[in-house]
Amino acid sequence: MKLTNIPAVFQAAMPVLRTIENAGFDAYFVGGSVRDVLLHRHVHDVDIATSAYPEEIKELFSKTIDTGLKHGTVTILYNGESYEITTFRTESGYQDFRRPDHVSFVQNLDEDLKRRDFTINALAMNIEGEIVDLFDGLTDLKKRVIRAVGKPTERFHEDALRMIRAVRFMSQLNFQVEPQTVAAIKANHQLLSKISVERIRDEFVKMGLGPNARQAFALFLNTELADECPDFKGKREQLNVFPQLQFSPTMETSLWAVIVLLLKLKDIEISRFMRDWKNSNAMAAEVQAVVECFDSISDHAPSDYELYQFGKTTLLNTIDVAHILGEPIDSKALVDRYTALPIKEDHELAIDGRYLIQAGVRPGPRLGQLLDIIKQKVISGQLENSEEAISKFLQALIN
Ligand SMILES: Nc1ccn([C@@H]2O[C@H](COP(=O)(O)OP(=O)(O)OP(=O)(O)O)[C@@H](O)[C@H]2O)c(=O)n1
Ligand SMILES: [Mg+2]
Repeated sequence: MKLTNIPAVFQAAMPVLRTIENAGFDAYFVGGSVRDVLLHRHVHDVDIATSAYPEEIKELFSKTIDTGLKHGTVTILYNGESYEITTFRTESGYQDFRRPDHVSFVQNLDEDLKRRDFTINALAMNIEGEIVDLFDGLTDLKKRVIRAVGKPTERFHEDALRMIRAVRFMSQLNFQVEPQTVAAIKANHQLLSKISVERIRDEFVKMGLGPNARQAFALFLNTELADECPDFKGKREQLNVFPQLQFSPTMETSLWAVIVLLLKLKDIEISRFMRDWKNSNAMAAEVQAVVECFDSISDHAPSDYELYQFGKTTLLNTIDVAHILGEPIDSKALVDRYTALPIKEDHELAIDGRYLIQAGVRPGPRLGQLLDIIKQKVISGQLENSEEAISKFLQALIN
């Protein structure tokens, strides 16, 4: 098969391929970019595989970065774009179920494609736009199927992360996982425990945010991959709700907040869970805020001061989470009320701590309390946000 309409991202990289070929080596576009162009999806990065060794590539281009020399990868900068160029390689000969420390370089593309994870990811394209398809990846693309290259168990033993990549692609691409590949995941799910949480998390988030997330999540549970993930073991009943949600999350904060709410985690358990998944402190704090906001909104109509304390981002994220969970809340009323608040941030208050000191309040805890009282009165509409009104109120309060 030959691609006739070669998209601009590939056109831009053609001179790179030509330079390598003119030096007497083979070079192909490989991996996700070839898959995505055939699916008419946005192509984000164009990877190149070659028979040249990294040192040979470095001689051909003036700007190069040693991004993964021992894995055979050099990044080159060309015309303002960066390209990862990797020497044909195979990953056999190691048994720790993770990416190998050392790889063996091979002389031809076929050997390189054989060690790739799925048939749809084992396609290559040459400079003419001709597709190299050794494992019927084109048929699988058409049938919308994720199928391991060769024997699935061998592929998963090479890199156990591939098992969760299968459900991730199922979600992102809206594909089905082929039965033998599913069976091999079920049989080997325990190998996932060998993989670092960071790598699992990245795939899990991509799965959770894909358009087919709910169906993929069901397979993630059924294959027992979930049992190898932090804090998910024994939580089947709670997690089973995910595939039945009204909508799939589209924001990472919402994904984690939904999971935390399904698991019914509270306070310290939330921070522990977020830490177990190696999430950033910022993400953990956001999720904690959304869960608190959700609990309060589903319990009672929040006061103006509560709305102020949640803040706009948390409020909007919480509305998103409520929508996903099918929790009936009047989001329009909440947003309207938030929009109508007299102030949205502390600095919008007509007075500050310094003003209070000048008015005779001594620095200390009392000053903070007074500021809070004033802020609450202003936010609830009982006190006008002006220096004059606040000054009058203050005099009455102090005297
Ligand atoms: N565990 C892995 C990871 C990657 N690959 C191969 O390396 C390519 C590039 O990997 P990566 O960028 O992680 O995935 P993509 O398929 O490009 O998907 P994405 O669009 O998310 O980058 C894959 O297509 C696949 O051929 C693999 O065989 N096994
Ligand atoms: Mg990629």
